[in-house]
Amino acid sequence: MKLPPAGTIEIAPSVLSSDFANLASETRVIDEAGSKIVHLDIMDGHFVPNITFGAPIIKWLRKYSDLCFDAHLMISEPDRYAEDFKNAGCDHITFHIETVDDPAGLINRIHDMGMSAGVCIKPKTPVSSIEKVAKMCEMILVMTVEPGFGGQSFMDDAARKCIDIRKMAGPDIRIEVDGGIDVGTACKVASYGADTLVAGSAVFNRPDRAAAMKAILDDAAKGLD
Ligand SMILES: O=C(CO)[C@@H](O)[C@H](O)COP(=O)(O)O
Ligand SMILES: [Co+2]
Repeated sequence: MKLPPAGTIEIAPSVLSSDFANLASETRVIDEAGSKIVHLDIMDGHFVPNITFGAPIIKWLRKYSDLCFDAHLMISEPDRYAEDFKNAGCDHITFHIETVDDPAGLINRIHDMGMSAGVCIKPKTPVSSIEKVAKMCEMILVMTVEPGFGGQSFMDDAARKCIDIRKMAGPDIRIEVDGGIDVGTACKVASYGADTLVAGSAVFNRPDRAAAMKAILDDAAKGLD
């Protein structure tokens, strides 16, 4: 499934905190609970100090799920691997602005392969770093923790960058936030202009994933009041 167009608040559960031995059923649970997106955290042990999974696992998962596959590439050479993630069935690829010399070129390649594209900034990376390419993207990802691990504490200063990004990008581009999103922080990020909420531990570390997802979305709605 393609990335939903901007204009709605969506939750994008990250399977990083799920049972990797049962990825298909973990993904089915969030699908049945109403999610349109599953967030896939790809880590290479080089750009970030952790290793997760790559294209072969995603290719298998694709056989079991029609959700929008939102690949968050935390890898040093996204250009080298983008086609592998396309062939594995990803719908959307986000790469880190810190990892590329020619972000516009990579966004064009991702589009040419038929996917939507996103750039991501780490907490200490300024908004100005994505100024030239923001409007080329379908979604901009703002890290609200240092990338590499689930379960970290939300950084409000990093989240507030969404305010400037929303002004820069306009209403038609999704702004995704990632790290420490739960009840209490979802309302904040929604008030800053984010509309796509990645949640890993807040969903998968709870026994009732559907209830956890609903609570986060209800909290986000409060941020729009
Ligand atoms: O990209 C990352 C971590 O680098 C994430 O997508 C995490 O999975 C978010 O985990 P929580 O903070 O929601 O537990
Ligand atoms: Co992520």
